[in-house]
Amino acid sequence: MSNGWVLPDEVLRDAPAYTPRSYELADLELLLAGAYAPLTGFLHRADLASLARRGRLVDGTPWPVPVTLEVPGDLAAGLQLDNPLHRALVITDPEGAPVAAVDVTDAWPTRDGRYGVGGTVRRLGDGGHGPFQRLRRTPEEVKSLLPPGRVLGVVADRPLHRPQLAQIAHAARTLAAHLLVLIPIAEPGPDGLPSEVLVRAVFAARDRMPPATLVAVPLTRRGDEIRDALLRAKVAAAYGVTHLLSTGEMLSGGGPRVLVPRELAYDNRDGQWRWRDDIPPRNRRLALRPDEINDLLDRGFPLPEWHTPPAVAKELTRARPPRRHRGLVVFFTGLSGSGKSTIARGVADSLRESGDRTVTLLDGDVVRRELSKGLGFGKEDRDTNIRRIGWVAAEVARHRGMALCCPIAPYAKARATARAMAQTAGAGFVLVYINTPLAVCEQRDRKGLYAKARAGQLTGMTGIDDPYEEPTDADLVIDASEVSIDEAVRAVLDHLTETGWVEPRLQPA
Ligand SMILES: Nc1ncnc2c1ncn2[C@@H]1O[C@H](COP(=O)(O)OS(=O)(=O)O)[C@@H](OP(=O)(O)O)[C@H]1O
Ligand SMILES: Nc1ncnc2c1ncn2[C@@H]1O[C@H](COP(=O)(O)OP(=O)(O)O)[C@@H](O)[C@H]1O
Repeated sequence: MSNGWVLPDEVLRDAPAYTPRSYELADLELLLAGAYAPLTGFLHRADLASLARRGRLVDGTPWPVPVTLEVPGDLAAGLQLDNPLHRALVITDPEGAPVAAVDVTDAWPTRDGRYGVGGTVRRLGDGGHGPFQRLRRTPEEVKSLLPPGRVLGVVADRPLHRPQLAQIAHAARTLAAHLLVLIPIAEPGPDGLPSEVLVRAVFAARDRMPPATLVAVPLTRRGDEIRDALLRAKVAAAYGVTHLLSTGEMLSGGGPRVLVPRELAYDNRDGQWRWRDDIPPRNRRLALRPDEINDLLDRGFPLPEWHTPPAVAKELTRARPPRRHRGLVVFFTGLSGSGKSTIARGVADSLRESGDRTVTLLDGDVVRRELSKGLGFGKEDRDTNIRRIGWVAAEVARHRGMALCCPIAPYAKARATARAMAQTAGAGFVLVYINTPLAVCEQRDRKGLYAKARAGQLTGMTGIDDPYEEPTDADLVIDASEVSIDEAVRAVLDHLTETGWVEPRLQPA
């Protein structure tokens, strides 16, 4: 692929515009920056087939992952692939501002009426926005800043605590290398840490690092550890890394040499971090695992100084305050008439009495009137409804409020999206499945909908002729045919108290 194409402004003005999904935009940014070199655009079918078969592009270049762009079918249908003046696609960011153009030279149907498109990309506009712009340097810029000689790369997808900092210092010293820290910022980290917090936490450890250059890179994970590691190695190499410090798989193949560090432990005799087997067990403290660190933060305990530099601890504590001070989404799901609204109302009343947190009740009927007016009960509309509820709830929780939602939410994927939105907002998410049997809901039939559905006067009724995917990830399950309303409300409050989201004293006697 060559990157030298030029299109007159009129062509771009008339070209269709499209805002891709966030991971596609992240790939686009890496392509435009030259961090995916030698790739200069989204891959064609032939390259994708070759990649699936032998891990190489058609021209033999090893490449670990598909780099693809999907667009709606009608948009693809409007492109004339054999006419350079009628095959440009303008890529816009989520606010609608153009960021790039794709010279689409291949298009093929994928699924759900969508099309894959391949072709060279070119930057448009001023190169984007978002936090930490200054840190989003291109490989060329970074390489011009690096001193000659070896470059030790570290992909910091988690904050750096003392054990990691000791490993880095040891490797940099041994190799006599300059340090380049790549901070992935396209998505929350593996433990859900928002990327801006990650950047701040990594910077907070800077004075504990050897001389270093720090770069923010819109790297995403594809979910395949080895391929992800290979892609990171490729991107790191594009930034000038000669040796990559890995915490994952040992990798071979082109690119930088990968170093797998030894596990260090804290030696309480002299306060040093050294190879764990060199320390007698009684003097040894192992590094905390990410879940242990999160647990300390959730319960409001300080991160111990032997493990975490205070400046890093400060950032993490600020980003992850104790659960009782954090926003929370309590998401009830279950069949119509199962008791979601009744129980949620009881929980909301009790929390309001305590007055410690603001409470927003996103009740089904109110939501369908105010937020989702006009939506029906087909899968797409239900998913849209849940997405809207999840979005509003996440915003409430972002500002440390509590949102209680009680839609049917019959589809697991939509519920997972709501969970992800809350977590991305730095809030908690508790899924409460009210699994009252259908027979009981039907017997209650407060709105007469079940009777209508049985009589064939209403189609698409959840539980009758429309699906309800039972949650496998519920944090709490309540069968409201087995317990009273008060007991159900109490069960939710007890769960919130036990898991630290609500202070014990906040419950009514
Ligand atoms: N076809 C069909 N299926 C299920 N429910 C129906 C349907 N048509 C209308 N209703 C009434 O709408 C309420 C459910 O709306 P939700 O917004 O909770 O549904 S969803 O989450 O978007 O699936 C639900 O109210 P609740 O009983 O409060 O759950 C129903 O009374
Ligand atoms: N243990 C219980 N928990 C919740 N609701 C109950 C219970 N027992 C009886 N009910 C009644 O069942 C109905 C549940 O309706 P609602 O809360 O609107 O359900 P949903 O929001 O799931 O559609 C209400 O009329 C409520 O009074």
